[in-house]
Amino acid sequence: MTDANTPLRIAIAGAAGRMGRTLIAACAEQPGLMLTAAFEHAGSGALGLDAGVLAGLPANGVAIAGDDTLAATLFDVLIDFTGPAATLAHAAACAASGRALVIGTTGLDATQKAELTAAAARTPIVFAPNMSVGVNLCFALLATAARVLGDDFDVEIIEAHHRHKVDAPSGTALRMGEVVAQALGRDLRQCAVYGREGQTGARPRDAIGFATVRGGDIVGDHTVLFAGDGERIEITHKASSRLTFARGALRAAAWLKNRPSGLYDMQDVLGLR
Ligand SMILES: NC(=O)C1=CN([C@@H]2O[C@H](COP(=O)(O)OP(=O)(O)OC[C@H]3O[C@@H](n4cnc5c(N)ncnc54)[C@H](OP(=O)(O)O)[C@@H]3O)[C@@H](O)[C@H]2O)C=CC1
Ligand SMILES: O=C(O)C1=N[C@H](C(=O)O)C[C@H](O)C1
Repeated sequence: MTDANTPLRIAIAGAAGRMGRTLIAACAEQPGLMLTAAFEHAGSGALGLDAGVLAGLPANGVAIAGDDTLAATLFDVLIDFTGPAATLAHAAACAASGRALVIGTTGLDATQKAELTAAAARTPIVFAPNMSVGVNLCFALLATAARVLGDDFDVEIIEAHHRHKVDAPSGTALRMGEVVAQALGRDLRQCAVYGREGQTGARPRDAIGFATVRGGDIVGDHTVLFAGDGERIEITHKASSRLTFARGALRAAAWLKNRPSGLYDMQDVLGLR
């Protein structure tokens, strides 16, 4: 890692993607951070393009490289918004060289999450389904709401995202479900209901329901509905720009400087734990 006056060297994986391009732009506005590498998969049509130009900025001299060069490239923190398989490969490479990671990728299954936990024994990793301050505040609000409202209120989680999103429910919605389930002493694996159709029967009182909407360019909306007899409470977050996620990821990268190995999330970064 670097000393206080040396810029932190940032690498971005998934650089040509929606989040990758936003991260390149956000990095350019952040003092103390310097983009030194940008990766795509080895067959990507973006290889060789200038990262700044890709993000709609002036050229910055960082050419998009194949991730097969990642292990041999100089950087301090890799910020990864790709897909589960690519993220795990990148985490293994970073763990082997003790380099820190910020991971925003969602859709990892339990086995893949366990693999990430193993990598975090060798290097510091921030892994969070949502890097925005607002969503992370919502997690804290949800825990309080669930504790106060208890089992008398039915919990339903509704999320909406753009037409390109490949995983459902969103990682954020699932984390919201985990937070509520934990506060209510339930196991989300037992009580989650993912969509409903046909003769469903009455709603089990302990169910936590998920509903997914996909369409257009919706950046990311999440609502947790607590529905009781005679009143309803809704806690809603709406992201209107990916910059909110990108700025959070860069904040996490700076926070990782000189941290010991371990698996962290944005609650740690924001001091909300
Ligand atoms: N935690 C958070 O705050 C947020 C998390 N996300 C999550 O981030 C992930 C990415 O989202 P988004 O940017 O919209 O998706 P995109 O599909 O736009 O971007 C992913 C990029 O990663 C590339 N990629 C695939 N494999 C590799 C590889 N081996 N090495 C390097 N790059 C690779 C893809 O290339 P190609 O298209 O050619 O396959 C693509 O350019 C998703 O899991 C999403 O849910 C998104 C927003 C916020
Ligand atoms: O794919 C996205 O776009 C987003 N994914 C994250 C998730 O799955 O929770 C976070 C954000 O809502 C945008």
